[in-house]
Amino acid sequence: MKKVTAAIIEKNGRVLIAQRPQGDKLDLRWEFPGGKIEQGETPEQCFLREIKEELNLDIKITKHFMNSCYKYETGEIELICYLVETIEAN
Ligand SMILES: Nc1nc2c([nH]c(=O)n2[C@H]2C[C@H](O)[C@@H](COP(=O)(O)OP(=O)(O)OP(=O)(O)O)O2)c(=O)[nH]1
Repeated sequence: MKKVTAAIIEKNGRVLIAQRPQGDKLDLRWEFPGGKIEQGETPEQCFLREIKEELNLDIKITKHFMNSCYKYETGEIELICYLVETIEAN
C-alpha cells in the first residue's frame, strides 16, 4: 500500500486545499497538500519536504490527526494526516 502524507493547514477558521494539475493522475481532484513517502524517508521528513516543494511554506507539525485508507482502481493508499501551523517570516 502506498503511504501518503497530508497537511491540514487551518487559519482563521479556513482550511487550505489544493487542486491536482490537469493531465496528471486523478487530475482536478481536490486534496490536502502533501505527497507520497519516498524510500528511506520518515512520514515527517516527507511531509516537510512536500509542503516546502509544493507551497514554499515552512510549517510546524502540531499533532498527528488521523490515518485513512482508500482503495482506488489503480491501488490502495494510506493517507497520514497532520494538523500543522505555518511559520511566518518576521
Ligand atoms: N496529497 C494528497 N494525496 C492524496 C489525498 N487524497 C488522496 O487520495 N491522495 C492520493 C492521490 C495520489 O494517489 C497520492 C499522492 O501521491 P503523489 O501526488 O505524491 O503522487 P502520485 O501517486 O500522483 O504519482 P506517482 O508518482 O505515484 O505516479 O495520494 C490528499 O488529501 N492529499
